[in-house]
Amino acid sequence: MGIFERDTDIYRDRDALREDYQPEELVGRDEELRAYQTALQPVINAEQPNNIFLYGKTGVGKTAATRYLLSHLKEDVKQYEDIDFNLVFLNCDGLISSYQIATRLVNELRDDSNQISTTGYPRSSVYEMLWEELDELGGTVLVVLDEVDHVQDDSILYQLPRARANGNLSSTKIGIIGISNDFSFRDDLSPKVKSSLCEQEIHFPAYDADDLQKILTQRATVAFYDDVLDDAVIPLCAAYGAKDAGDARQSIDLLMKTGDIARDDNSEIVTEEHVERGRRNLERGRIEEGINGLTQHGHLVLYALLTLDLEQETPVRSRDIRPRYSLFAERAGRDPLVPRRMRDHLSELAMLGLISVTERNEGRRGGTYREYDMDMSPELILSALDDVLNDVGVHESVKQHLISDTESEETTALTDFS
Ligand SMILES: Nc1ncnc2c1ncn2[C@@H]1O[C@H](COP(=O)(O)OP(=O)(O)OP(=O)(O)O)[C@@H](O)[C@H]1O
Repeated sequence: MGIFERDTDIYRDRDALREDYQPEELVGRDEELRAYQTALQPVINAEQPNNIFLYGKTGVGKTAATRYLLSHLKEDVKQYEDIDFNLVFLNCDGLISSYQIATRLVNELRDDSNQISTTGYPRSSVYEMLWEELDELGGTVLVVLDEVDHVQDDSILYQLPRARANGNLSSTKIGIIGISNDFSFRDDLSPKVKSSLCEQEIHFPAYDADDLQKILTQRATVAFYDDVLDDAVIPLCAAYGAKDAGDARQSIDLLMKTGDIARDDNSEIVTEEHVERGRRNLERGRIEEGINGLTQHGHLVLYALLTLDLEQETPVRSRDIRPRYSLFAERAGRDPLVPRRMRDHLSELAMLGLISVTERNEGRRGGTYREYDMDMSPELILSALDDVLNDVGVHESVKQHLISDTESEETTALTDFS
Protein backbone atom coordinates (compact mmCIF):
# COMPACT_ATOMS: atom_id res chain seq x y z
CA MET A 1 0.00 0.00 0.00
CA GLY A 2 1.21 3.54 -0.74
CA ILE A 3 2.08 5.97 2.02
CA PHE A 4 -0.59 8.48 0.93
CA GLU A 5 -4.28 7.85 1.34
CA ARG A 6 -7.24 10.12 0.67
CA ASP A 7 -8.82 11.70 3.73
CA THR A 8 -11.99 13.43 2.60
CA ASP A 9 -14.34 12.78 5.50
CA ILE A 10 -14.72 16.45 6.27
CA TYR A 11 -14.13 18.38 3.08
CA ARG A 12 -16.28 18.07 0.00
CA ASP A 13 -14.27 20.79 -1.76
CA ARG A 14 -11.58 22.44 0.38
CA ASP A 15 -10.57 24.69 -2.51
CA ALA A 16 -13.73 26.72 -1.92
CA LEU A 17 -11.98 28.18 1.12
CA ARG A 18 -8.96 29.32 -0.83
CA GLU A 19 -8.24 32.92 -1.77
CA ASP A 20 -8.62 32.32 -5.50
CA TYR A 21 -12.15 30.89 -5.23
CA GLN A 22 -14.72 33.15 -6.84
CA PRO A 23 -18.14 32.76 -5.19
CA GLU A 24 -21.12 32.81 -7.55
CA GLU A 25 -22.95 35.38 -5.44
CA LEU A 26 -21.64 38.01 -3.07
CA VAL A 27 -23.60 38.07 0.15
CA GLY A 28 -24.13 41.05 2.43
CA ARG A 29 -22.98 43.65 -0.08
CA ASP A 30 -26.26 44.70 -1.70
CA GLU A 31 -25.90 48.43 -1.17
CA GLU A 32 -22.30 48.63 -2.40
CA LEU A 33 -23.08 46.41 -5.39
CA ARG A 34 -26.01 48.64 -6.32
CA ALA A 35 -23.85 51.76 -6.20
CA TYR A 36 -21.09 50.01 -8.15
CA GLN A 37 -23.53 48.76 -10.78
CA THR A 38 -24.94 52.27 -11.23
CA ALA A 39 -21.44 53.64 -11.66
CA LEU A 40 -20.77 51.04 -14.40
CA GLN A 41 -24.08 51.62 -16.20
CA PRO A 42 -22.62 54.10 -18.78
CA VAL A 43 -20.68 51.18 -20.29
CA ILE A 44 -23.93 49.43 -21.23
CA ASN A 45 -25.31 52.71 -22.53
CA ALA A 46 -22.24 53.03 -24.80
CA GLU A 47 -21.36 56.26 -23.02
CA GLN A 48 -18.04 57.48 -21.66
CA PRO A 49 -17.49 55.32 -18.53
CA ASN A 50 -17.07 56.80 -15.07
CA ASN A 51 -13.79 56.66 -13.23
CA ILE A 52 -14.52 54.74 -10.05
CA PHE A 53 -12.57 54.58 -6.83
CA LEU A 54 -13.24 51.79 -4.33
CA TYR A 55 -11.84 51.98 -0.86
CA GLY A 56 -12.19 50.08 2.39
CA LYS A 57 -10.08 47.96 4.70
CA THR A 58 -8.48 44.74 3.59
CA GLY A 59 -10.72 41.70 3.00
CA VAL A 60 -14.02 43.56 2.70
CA GLY A 61 -14.86 42.36 -0.81
CA LYS A 62 -13.56 45.16 -3.06
CA THR A 63 -11.78 42.83 -5.47
CA ALA A 64 -14.48 40.15 -5.24
CA ALA A 65 -17.20 42.73 -6.05
CA THR A 66 -15.14 44.04 -8.97
CA ARG A 67 -14.59 40.59 -10.45
CA TYR A 68 -18.22 39.69 -9.91
CA LEU A 69 -19.70 42.78 -11.57
CA LEU A 70 -17.18 42.96 -14.39
CA SER A 71 -17.71 39.33 -15.32
CA HIS A 72 -21.45 40.06 -15.55
CA LEU A 73 -20.78 43.24 -17.49
CA LYS A 74 -18.61 41.34 -19.94
CA GLU A 75 -21.44 38.88 -20.56
CA ASP A 76 -24.21 41.45 -20.67
CA VAL A 77 -22.53 43.77 -23.22
CA LYS A 78 -22.64 40.92 -25.72
CA GLN A 79 -26.33 41.61 -26.36
CA TYR A 80 -25.50 45.09 -27.74
CA GLU A 81 -23.83 45.09 -31.10
CA ASP A 82 -22.71 48.70 -30.85
CA ILE A 83 -20.50 48.04 -27.81
CA ASP A 84 -16.99 46.80 -28.16
CA PHE A 85 -15.86 46.19 -24.58
CA ASN A 86 -12.36 45.44 -23.31
CA LEU A 87 -11.09 44.97 -19.81
CA VAL A 88 -7.55 45.25 -18.45
CA PHE A 89 -7.00 44.10 -14.87
CA LEU A 90 -3.72 45.02 -13.19
CA ASN A 91 -2.66 44.40 -9.61
CA CYS A 92 -0.20 47.15 -8.69
CA ASP A 93 1.50 45.19 -5.91
CA GLY A 94 5.23 45.46 -6.69
CA LEU A 95 4.72 48.31 -9.18
CA ILE A 96 5.73 51.55 -7.53
CA SER A 97 6.04 54.03 -10.39
CA SER A 98 3.81 55.33 -13.14
CA TYR A 99 6.49 54.17 -15.56
CA GLN A 100 6.19 50.58 -14.36
CA ILE A 101 2.40 50.69 -14.56
CA ALA A 102 2.52 52.11 -18.07
CA THR A 103 4.97 49.47 -19.36
CA ARG A 104 2.91 46.70 -17.76
CA LEU A 105 -0.24 48.03 -19.40
CA VAL A 106 1.47 48.24 -22.79
CA ASN A 107 2.58 44.64 -22.42
CA GLU A 108 -0.89 43.51 -21.28
CA LEU A 109 -2.31 45.05 -24.45
CA ARG A 110 0.33 43.69 -26.82
CA ASP A 111 0.79 40.11 -27.87
CA ASP A 112 3.67 38.03 -26.54
CA SER A 113 5.92 38.57 -29.55
CA ASN A 114 5.77 42.34 -29.23
CA GLN A 115 6.53 43.04 -25.55
CA ILE A 116 8.65 46.00 -24.43
CA SER A 117 11.43 45.98 -21.90
CA THR A 118 10.46 47.35 -18.49
CA THR A 119 13.39 49.80 -18.47
CA GLY A 120 15.21 52.06 -20.87
CA TYR A 121 12.51 54.15 -22.55
CA PRO A 122 11.73 57.77 -21.73
CA ARG A 123 8.41 57.93 -19.89
CA SER A 124 6.81 59.99 -22.63
CA SER A 125 7.58 57.23 -25.19
CA VAL A 126 5.96 54.59 -23.00
CA TYR A 127 2.88 56.79 -22.66
CA GLU A 128 2.82 57.23 -26.46
CA MET A 129 2.89 53.45 -26.88
CA LEU A 130 0.12 53.12 -24.33
CA TRP A 131 -2.16 55.63 -26.09
CA GLU A 132 -1.49 53.88 -29.37
CA GLU A 133 -2.41 50.45 -27.98
CA LEU A 134 -5.49 51.75 -26.23
CA ASP A 135 -6.72 53.70 -29.24
CA GLU A 136 -6.22 50.71 -31.48
CA LEU A 137 -8.64 48.72 -29.32
CA GLY A 138 -11.44 51.23 -29.91
CA GLY A 139 -14.79 50.91 -28.16
CA THR A 140 -14.89 51.04 -24.38
CA VAL A 141 -11.92 50.04 -22.23
CA LEU A 142 -12.02 49.67 -18.46
CA VAL A 143 -8.64 49.58 -16.72
CA VAL A 144 -8.73 48.17 -13.18
CA LEU A 145 -5.80 49.18 -10.98
CA ASP A 146 -6.09 46.99 -7.88
CA GLU A 147 -3.95 47.97 -4.84
CA VAL A 148 -3.36 51.29 -6.60
CA ASP A 149 -1.85 52.78 -3.42
CA HIS A 150 1.44 51.03 -4.24
CA VAL A 151 2.06 53.63 -6.95
CA GLN A 152 4.17 56.39 -5.48
CA ASP A 153 3.83 59.09 -8.12
CA ASP A 154 0.67 60.64 -9.47
CA SER A 155 1.46 60.87 -13.16
CA ILE A 156 -0.35 57.80 -14.53
CA LEU A 157 -3.31 58.39 -12.23
CA TYR A 158 -3.74 61.79 -13.79
CA GLN A 159 -2.92 60.83 -17.38
CA LEU A 160 -5.11 57.73 -17.74
CA PRO A 161 -8.47 59.14 -16.62
CA ARG A 162 -7.83 62.27 -18.72
CA ALA A 163 -6.40 60.57 -21.79
CA ARG A 164 -9.41 61.41 -23.90
CA ALA A 165 -9.90 64.92 -22.56
CA ASN A 166 -6.22 65.64 -23.22
CA GLY A 167 -6.50 64.44 -26.82
CA ASN A 168 -4.34 61.33 -26.34
CA LEU A 169 -7.19 59.01 -27.29
CA SER A 170 -9.67 59.65 -30.07
CA SER A 171 -11.51 56.42 -30.76
CA THR A 172 -11.40 54.66 -27.37
CA LYS A 173 -13.54 55.58 -24.38
CA ILE A 174 -11.59 54.78 -21.24
CA GLY A 175 -12.63 54.39 -17.61
CA ILE A 176 -10.38 53.67 -14.63
CA ILE A 177 -11.32 51.64 -11.58
CA GLY A 178 -8.88 52.28 -8.73
CA ILE A 179 -9.01 50.01 -5.65
CA SER A 180 -7.28 50.76 -2.37
CA ASN A 181 -7.27 49.69 1.27
CA ASP A 182 -5.09 52.60 2.33
CA PHE A 183 -7.31 55.41 3.54
CA SER A 184 -4.53 57.98 3.59
CA PHE A 185 -3.76 57.30 -0.10
CA ARG A 186 -7.00 58.91 -1.24
CA ASP A 187 -6.58 61.87 1.11
CA ASP A 188 -3.02 62.47 -0.07
CA LEU A 189 -3.85 62.54 -3.78
CA SER A 190 -3.37 65.93 -5.39
CA PRO A 191 -6.69 67.72 -6.01
CA LYS A 192 -6.42 67.36 -9.80
CA VAL A 193 -5.87 63.59 -9.57
CA LYS A 194 -8.57 63.18 -6.97
CA SER A 195 -11.16 64.97 -9.05
CA SER A 196 -10.57 62.76 -12.09
CA LEU A 197 -9.72 59.39 -10.53
CA CYS A 198 -12.33 59.57 -7.77
CA GLU A 199 -15.26 60.69 -9.93
CA GLN A 200 -17.45 58.04 -8.29
CA GLU A 201 -16.34 56.81 -4.89
CA ILE A 202 -17.65 53.68 -3.26
CA HIS A 203 -16.76 52.85 0.31
CA PHE A 204 -16.77 49.22 1.46
CA PRO A 205 -17.24 49.15 5.25
CA ALA A 206 -15.92 46.32 7.45
CA TYR A 207 -18.23 43.32 7.83
CA ASP A 208 -20.14 42.73 11.04
CA ALA A 209 -20.67 39.28 12.58
CA ASP A 210 -23.99 38.75 10.72
CA ASP A 211 -22.40 39.49 7.34
CA LEU A 212 -19.49 37.20 8.11
CA GLN A 213 -21.86 34.40 9.12
CA LYS A 214 -23.58 34.66 5.76
CA ILE A 215 -20.27 34.64 3.90
CA LEU A 216 -18.95 31.70 5.89
CA THR A 217 -22.18 29.72 5.52
CA GLN A 218 -22.03 30.20 1.76
CA ARG A 219 -18.46 28.88 1.62
CA ALA A 220 -19.03 26.09 4.12
CA THR A 221 -21.92 24.71 2.09
CA VAL A 222 -19.54 24.14 -0.82
CA ALA A 223 -16.44 23.24 1.19
CA PHE A 224 -17.71 20.83 3.85
CA TYR A 225 -19.92 17.76 3.77
CA ASP A 226 -23.40 18.21 5.25
CA ASP A 227 -23.67 18.03 9.04
CA VAL A 228 -19.91 18.00 9.57
CA LEU A 229 -19.78 21.43 11.20
CA ASP A 230 -21.00 21.74 14.74
CA ASP A 231 -23.67 24.51 14.94
CA ALA A 232 -21.39 26.78 16.95
CA VAL A 233 -18.48 26.74 14.49
CA ILE A 234 -19.61 29.36 11.97
CA PRO A 235 -20.99 31.84 14.55
CA LEU A 236 -17.74 31.56 16.48
CA CYS A 237 -15.51 32.11 13.42
CA ALA A 238 -17.74 35.07 12.45
CA ALA A 239 -17.61 36.55 15.94
CA TYR A 240 -13.81 36.39 15.97
CA GLY A 241 -13.69 37.89 12.47
CA ALA A 242 -15.94 40.79 13.45
CA LYS A 243 -13.95 41.42 16.61
CA ASP A 244 -10.65 41.45 14.75
CA ALA A 245 -11.17 43.58 11.67
CA GLY A 246 -14.40 42.63 9.91
CA ASP A 247 -12.22 41.00 7.26
CA ALA A 248 -13.82 38.17 5.27
CA ARG A 249 -10.45 36.78 4.20
CA GLN A 250 -9.31 36.34 7.79
CA SER A 251 -12.59 34.64 8.76
CA ILE A 252 -12.46 32.25 5.81
CA ASP A 253 -8.82 31.46 6.69
CA LEU A 254 -9.91 30.68 10.25
CA LEU A 255 -12.62 28.33 9.00
CA MET A 256 -10.09 26.53 6.81
CA LYS A 257 -7.53 26.23 9.61
CA THR A 258 -10.32 24.91 11.85
CA GLY A 259 -11.26 22.27 9.27
CA ASP A 260 -7.62 21.30 8.78
CA ILE A 261 -7.10 20.80 12.50
CA ALA A 262 -10.23 18.65 12.74
CA ARG A 263 -8.99 16.62 9.77
CA ASP A 264 -5.54 16.18 11.32
CA ASP A 265 -7.29 14.93 14.46
CA ASN A 266 -9.18 12.39 12.34
CA SER A 267 -12.31 13.87 13.83
CA GLU A 268 -15.58 13.29 11.99
CA ILE A 269 -17.01 16.59 13.07
CA VAL A 270 -15.61 20.10 13.41
CA THR A 271 -16.14 21.61 16.83
CA GLU A 272 -15.73 24.86 18.75
CA GLU A 273 -12.55 23.49 20.23
CA HIS A 274 -11.08 23.18 16.74
CA VAL A 275 -11.96 26.84 16.13
CA GLU A 276 -10.14 27.88 19.31
CA ARG A 277 -7.07 25.93 18.31
CA GLY A 278 -7.24 27.29 14.77
CA ARG A 279 -7.42 30.81 16.09
CA ARG A 280 -4.43 30.34 18.38
CA ASN A 281 -2.48 28.80 15.54
CA LEU A 282 -3.22 31.66 13.12
CA GLU A 283 -2.62 34.26 15.78
CA ARG A 284 0.75 32.76 16.58
CA GLY A 285 1.71 32.95 12.90
CA ARG A 286 0.54 36.54 12.66
CA ILE A 287 2.38 37.58 15.81
CA GLU A 288 5.58 35.85 14.76
CA GLU A 289 5.45 37.48 11.37
CA GLY A 290 4.84 40.91 12.90
CA ILE A 291 7.58 40.53 15.50
CA ASN A 292 10.12 39.08 13.08
CA GLY A 293 9.78 42.18 10.93
CA LEU A 294 10.72 44.53 13.79
CA THR A 295 14.16 45.89 14.65
CA GLN A 296 15.90 44.99 17.90
CA HIS A 297 14.71 48.23 19.53
CA GLY A 298 11.14 47.31 18.57
CA HIS A 299 11.66 43.98 20.36
CA LEU A 300 13.09 45.73 23.41
CA VAL A 301 10.16 48.15 23.65
CA LEU A 302 7.71 45.26 23.32
CA TYR A 303 9.50 43.21 25.96
CA ALA A 304 9.52 46.20 28.31
CA LEU A 305 5.78 46.76 27.89
CA LEU A 306 5.07 43.05 28.33
CA THR A 307 6.90 42.90 31.67
CA LEU A 308 5.03 46.00 32.90
CA ASP A 309 1.76 44.41 31.83
CA LEU A 310 2.53 41.24 33.76
CA GLU A 311 3.25 43.37 36.81
CA GLN A 312 -0.23 44.94 36.38
CA GLU A 313 1.30 48.32 35.55
CA THR A 314 -0.65 48.80 32.32
CA PRO A 315 -2.11 50.90 30.77
CA VAL A 316 1.03 52.91 30.95
CA ARG A 317 2.44 56.11 29.43
CA SER A 318 5.55 56.03 27.31
CA ARG A 319 7.55 57.98 29.88
CA ASP A 320 6.84 55.18 32.37
CA ILE A 321 7.86 52.50 29.88
CA ARG A 322 11.12 54.28 29.27
CA PRO A 323 13.09 53.25 32.40
CA ARG A 324 12.32 49.57 31.79
CA TYR A 325 13.13 49.88 28.09
CA SER A 326 16.42 51.70 28.82
CA LEU A 327 17.42 49.03 31.30
CA PHE A 328 16.71 46.27 28.76
CA ALA A 329 18.56 48.16 26.01
CA GLU A 330 21.63 48.46 28.26
CA ARG A 331 21.42 44.75 29.09
CA ALA A 332 21.40 44.03 25.38
CA GLY A 333 24.45 46.25 24.91
CA ARG A 334 22.54 48.94 22.97
CA ASP A 335 22.23 52.68 23.56
CA PRO A 336 18.59 53.45 24.38
CA LEU A 337 16.83 55.53 21.73
CA VAL A 338 15.64 59.06 22.49
CA PRO A 339 12.04 59.21 23.80
CA ARG A 340 10.58 60.29 20.47
CA ARG A 341 12.12 57.36 18.61
CA MET A 342 11.00 55.01 21.34
CA ARG A 343 7.44 56.33 20.86
CA ASP A 344 7.74 55.65 17.12
CA HIS A 345 8.36 52.01 17.98
CA LEU A 346 5.29 51.99 20.23
CA SER A 347 3.22 53.36 17.35
CA GLU A 348 4.56 50.69 15.03
CA LEU A 349 3.68 47.97 17.54
CA ALA A 350 0.16 49.41 17.82
CA MET A 351 -0.17 49.53 14.04
CA LEU A 352 0.71 45.85 13.86
CA GLY A 353 -2.00 45.11 16.42
CA LEU A 354 0.52 43.75 18.92
CA ILE A 355 -0.29 46.36 21.55
CA SER A 356 -3.18 48.77 22.02
CA VAL A 357 -3.06 52.51 22.45
CA THR A 358 -5.63 54.85 23.95
CA GLU A 359 -5.67 58.62 23.63
CA ARG A 360 -6.39 60.31 26.98
CA ASN A 361 -7.33 63.81 27.87
CA GLU A 362 -5.69 65.56 30.75
CA GLY A 363 -8.92 67.36 31.68
CA ARG A 364 -9.10 71.10 32.12
CA ARG A 365 -5.38 71.59 31.60
CA GLY A 366 -6.04 70.46 28.10
CA GLY A 367 -3.14 68.24 27.04
CA THR A 368 -3.66 64.80 25.55
CA TYR A 369 -1.41 61.81 26.06
CA ARG A 370 -1.33 58.17 25.06
CA GLU A 371 -1.48 55.06 27.17
CA TYR A 372 -0.27 51.69 26.02
CA ASP A 373 -1.49 48.23 26.91
CA MET A 374 -0.88 44.64 25.82
CA ASP A 375 -3.48 42.92 23.68
CA MET A 376 -1.91 39.57 22.98
CA SER A 377 -1.30 36.56 25.13
CA PRO A 378 2.13 36.76 26.84
CA GLU A 379 2.94 33.18 25.80
CA LEU A 380 2.55 34.03 22.13
CA ILE A 381 4.62 37.19 22.37
CA LEU A 382 7.38 35.46 24.32
CA SER A 383 7.61 32.58 21.89
CA ALA A 384 8.53 35.11 19.19
CA LEU A 385 10.94 37.07 21.38
CA ASP A 386 13.53 34.34 21.82
CA ASP A 387 16.51 36.41 20.72
CA VAL A 388 15.67 39.29 23.00
CA LEU A 389 15.31 37.00 25.97
CA ASN A 390 18.77 35.69 25.23
CA ASP A 391 20.23 39.19 24.96
CA VAL A 392 18.43 40.77 27.91
CA GLY A 393 17.73 37.84 30.20
CA VAL A 394 14.51 36.43 31.63
CA HIS A 395 12.64 39.00 33.69
CA GLU A 396 10.97 37.62 36.83
CA SER A 397 7.51 38.66 35.59
CA VAL A 398 7.60 36.52 32.44
CA LYS A 399 9.01 33.32 33.89
CA GLN A 400 5.71 31.53 34.44
CA HIS A 401 4.58 32.40 30.90
CA LEU A 402 7.46 30.85 29.04
CA ILE A 403 6.04 28.10 26.86
CA SER A 404 6.37 24.53 27.96
CA ASP A 405 9.55 23.42 26.20
CA THR A 406 11.49 26.25 27.78
CA GLU A 407 9.54 26.07 30.99
CA SER A 408 10.28 22.42 31.46
CA GLU A 409 13.97 23.10 31.51
CA GLU A 410 14.59 23.51 35.19
CA THR A 411 17.60 25.57 34.34
CA THR A 412 15.77 28.57 32.85
CA ALA A 413 18.00 31.30 34.14
CA LEU A 414 16.40 34.30 35.78
CA THR A 415 18.26 37.53 35.41
CA ASP A 416 18.59 39.84 38.35
CA PHE A 417 17.10 43.16 37.25
CA SER A 418 17.33 44.87 40.62
N1 LIG B 1 -19.58 39.58 0.28
C1 LIG B 1 -18.83 38.50 0.07
N2 LIG B 1 -19.39 37.32 -0.23
C2 LIG B 1 -18.62 36.22 -0.43
N3 LIG B 1 -17.28 36.21 -0.33
C3 LIG B 1 -16.66 37.36 -0.01
C4 LIG B 1 -17.40 38.56 0.20
N4 LIG B 1 -16.54 39.56 0.53
C5 LIG B 1 -15.30 39.03 0.50
N5 LIG B 1 -15.37 37.71 0.18
C6 LIG B 1 -14.23 36.82 0.08
O1 LIG B 1 -13.24 37.25 1.02
C7 LIG B 1 -11.94 37.24 0.46
C8 LIG B 1 -11.34 38.64 0.48
O2 LIG B 1 -12.11 39.50 -0.35
P1 LIG B 1 -11.44 40.55 -1.37
O3 LIG B 1 -10.16 40.01 -1.94
O4 LIG B 1 -12.49 40.96 -2.34
O5 LIG B 1 -11.11 41.73 -0.36
P2 LIG B 1 -10.50 43.16 -0.69
O6 LIG B 1 -11.41 44.15 -0.05
O7 LIG B 1 -10.24 43.29 -2.16
O8 LIG B 1 -9.15 43.07 0.13
P3 LIG B 1 -7.69 43.69 -0.18
O9 LIG B 1 -7.83 45.16 0.00
O10 LIG B 1 -6.82 43.05 0.86
O11 LIG B 1 -7.33 43.28 -1.59
C9 LIG B 1 -12.09 36.66 -0.94
O12 LIG B 1 -11.84 35.28 -0.86
C10 LIG B 1 -13.55 36.93 -1.28
O13 LIG B 1 -14.03 35.98 -2.20
